[in-house]
Amino acid sequence: MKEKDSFIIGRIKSFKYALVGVFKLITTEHSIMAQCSLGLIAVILGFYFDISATEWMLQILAIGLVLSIEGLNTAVEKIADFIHPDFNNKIGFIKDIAAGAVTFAALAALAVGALIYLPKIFL
Ligand SMILES: Nc1ncnc2c1ncn2[C@@H]1O[C@H](COP(=O)(O)OP(=O)(O)OP(=O)(O)O)[C@@H](O)[C@H]1O
Repeated sequence: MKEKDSFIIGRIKSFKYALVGVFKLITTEHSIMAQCSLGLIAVILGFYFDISATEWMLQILAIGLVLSIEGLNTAVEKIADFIHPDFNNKIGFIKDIAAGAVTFAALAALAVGALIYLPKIFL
C-alpha cells in the first residue's frame, strides 16, 4: 500500500493537482472558456469605470462563484457521461439540475454586474 504523505506534502500535492485541474478546465472546456471571457470583460470594465474596492470584491466573488460552479457542473457532466454514456432520463435530470445550479450563480453575477455598471453607464 502507498505510504501516506505528511500533512504539508499532502497539501502541496493537492494544490498542484488543483492547478492542473484549473489548466484542464480552461484549455478543454468551452463553457469555462466562455465564462472566463465574460469574467475578463468584467475585469476590463472594472478598470475602465475605476470601480471601488467594494465593487471589485463583489465582482471578484461573482466571477469566482460562476467559474467554481461551472467547473463542478463540468465534473458532474463528465461523471455522468462516464458512468452512463447512453441516453437515460435520470442522467438527464442530474445534468439539468447541475446546469440549474450554474444558472443561479450566473443570475446572481448578472445582478451584481448590473448594480455596479448600469448606474455608471446611464446615470
Ligand atoms: N445521457 C443523457 N441522457 C439523457 N439526457 C441527456 C444525456 N446527456 C445529456 N442530456 C440532456 O442534454 C442536456 C445537455 O447535456 P450536455 O452534457 O450536452 O451538457 P452541455 O451543457 O451541453 O455541456 P457542455 O458543457 O459540454 O456544452 C442535459 O442537461 C440533459 O437534459
